[in-house]
Amino acid sequence: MSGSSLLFSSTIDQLTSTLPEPLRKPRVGIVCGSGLSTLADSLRDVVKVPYDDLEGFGNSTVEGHKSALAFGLIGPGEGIPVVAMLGRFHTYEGHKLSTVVYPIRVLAKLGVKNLLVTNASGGLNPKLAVGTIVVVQDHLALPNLTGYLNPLFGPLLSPEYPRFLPLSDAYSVRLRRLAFLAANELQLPDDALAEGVYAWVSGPTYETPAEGRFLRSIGADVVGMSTVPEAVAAREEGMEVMVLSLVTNPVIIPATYRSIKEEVKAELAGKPLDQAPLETVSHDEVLVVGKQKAEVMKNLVAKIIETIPRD
Ligand SMILES: O=P(O)(O)O[C@@H]1C[C@H](O)[C@@H](CO)O1
Ligand code: HPA
Repeated sequence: MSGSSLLFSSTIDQLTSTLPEPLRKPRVGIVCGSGLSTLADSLRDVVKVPYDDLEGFGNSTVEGHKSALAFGLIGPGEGIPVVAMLGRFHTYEGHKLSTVVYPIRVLAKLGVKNLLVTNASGGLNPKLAVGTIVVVQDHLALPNLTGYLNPLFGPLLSPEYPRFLPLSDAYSVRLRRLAFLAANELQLPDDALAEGVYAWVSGPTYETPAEGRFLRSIGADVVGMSTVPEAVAAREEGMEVMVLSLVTNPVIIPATYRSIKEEVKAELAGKPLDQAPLETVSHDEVLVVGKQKAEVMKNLVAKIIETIPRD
């Protein structure tokens, strides 16, 4: 057995020996994005396992991310067994990509077939108001394309995996349909849910105006610092993936730059120009919007899970 297979089986053994019977085989996995750990509040009979107790897991160091797996049941009757990652790992924290996607591979080995990933993102498309939930239809992964940060670099973890994973169907049409049907059932307003392309950047810096303009010009609607590695690993593991991206702030892309040259000239001519400073984004702002939308996100995720057909 290879080192990684040994690690996986040790983590799986740890989990299966801790969990009561109905929770051992979760059917759906949820990844909670920044400020969205309350998504797991709709779970009952919850068993939480701190990442600290699990071999191979890192710890999330980002505010708004906890560090535990929450196993529980969702929905009426006997309920659907699910597992939520309360906190994820980002490469900008210093985690290796293999660590970032390790929990996803563990979820797959526990039997998870459907993965619902959530994140906080910056809006690039001006039509997307803060608070909109974007059902991701595709991604742009600059770190993958440029060669440094593809989670599938290296020897195949299993001979059954394809060496060249196609990603034209990365985001499940079936699950995306369920998201819009669930929104309809919950009577969410039409503009609560939109569709779009997520650009993955490594972070931790937020985008400069030029970077925001570039990402918009190449077709991205929202930008964030997570999700894509998880989605790619989940696809390699054969899971169906859906991503709900909560727009927490606009990415500021001014039509023109403030000209300091013109300002100085005007000042010297005795006619100072009144220029508003550029707005900036902060993680606090991201967390505030996550909190404001936590209830809607939670209800939406629960409704989607309840409507996923049993295989
Ligand atoms: O984990 P997610 O993608 O939800 O978190 C976003 C991206 C950065 O980690 C952070 C920036 O505010 O929020
Ligand atoms: N840029 C990148 N990632 C983000 C942003 C952003 O503006 N907001 C939340 N996550």
